[in-house]
Amino acid sequence: MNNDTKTAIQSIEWRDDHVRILDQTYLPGREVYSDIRDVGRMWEAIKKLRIRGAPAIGIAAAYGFYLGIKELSENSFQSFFIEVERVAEYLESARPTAVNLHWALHRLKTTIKAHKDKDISELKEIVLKTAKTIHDEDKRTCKKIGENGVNLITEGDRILTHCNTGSLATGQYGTALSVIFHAHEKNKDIRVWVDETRPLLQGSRLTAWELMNAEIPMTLITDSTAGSLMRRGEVDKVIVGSDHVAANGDVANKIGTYPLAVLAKENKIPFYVAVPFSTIDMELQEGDNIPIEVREEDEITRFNDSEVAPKKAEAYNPAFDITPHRYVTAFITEKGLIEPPFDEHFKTLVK
Ligand SMILES: CSC[C@H]1O[C@H](OP(=O)(O)O)[C@H](O)[C@@H]1O
Repeated sequence: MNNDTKTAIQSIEWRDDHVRILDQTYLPGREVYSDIRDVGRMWEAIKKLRIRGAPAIGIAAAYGFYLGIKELSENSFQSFFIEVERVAEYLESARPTAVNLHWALHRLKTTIKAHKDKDISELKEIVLKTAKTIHDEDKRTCKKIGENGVNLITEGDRILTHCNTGSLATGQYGTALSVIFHAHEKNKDIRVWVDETRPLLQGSRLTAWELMNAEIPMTLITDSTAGSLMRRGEVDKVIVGSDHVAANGDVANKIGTYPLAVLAKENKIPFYVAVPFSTIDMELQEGDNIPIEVREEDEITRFNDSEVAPKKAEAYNPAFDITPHRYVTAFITEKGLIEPPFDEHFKTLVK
């Protein structure tokens, strides 16, 4: 797929000495770019979903980690590494579910330890270089996910997707949306049902924006419409992303994914999860052990500064749910399609 403007959206990029993000809280109405020069601003950007989506969060955390250590003045490795751990812990506190944030920080700390004989200024440059590598790797991975998934798509497919898994959520192309971009590129005449994805509307605000930019036919629906479309035979495939996959194939993804998976199975519709292989956490045996982020109640009770519920109404706002692996038809990864039994097949693919 060529790197044309339709998929060349950069949600995040390193600019000389700082990070520039496309602040997704302003989309689709305004394209607002912010320059982030310190780890505190990056923590806030991740927490407030100015930059969001599991892979993009990992990339943002990697750059944020460099911003957090570049001014450290420790002159011994031991005291430097104590501060490094503190910066990593701070960034990890921004959002708990996306495994990419955690493995990116783990990779950077491991890299520092592997070069402990170097002087501190060299270590800092190695961290920046590694952050850029994580970013570039993600672009290649997401392109490959699209290439590996496109043959699942048949002429005229009506594909339902949830939340936003496009270039905005990754280094570029996306995961589930990468499959859709690639299928469109191959003129497969697809149409996309876009779940609005309450409460923060990543579907209506972000996925609709990306698909319309790419001139891919789409129809926006409320989350509660998906089931009846499936029952009426108007959905051919469901493709979603994921923030964390357990070693048995259980999937953590945006809240509302589990009911889609159950409805897909009930209506005999293939349900695919498109992820970088690094999202699969072989250290965590099953989905119920994945930490689920619970966000502020006012994301449900208010929207655009207006009340959509009575004052003081109690609300419960989990950002993710768990889909048991029995509802997943296959995973689409940069290593290829992975079918059940997932635990066994994951083990054969781990490096
Ligand atoms: C390509 S991963 C996208 C993944 O992240 C989203 O969560 P959030 O918008 O809260 O960062 C959602 O779970 C998507 O599937």
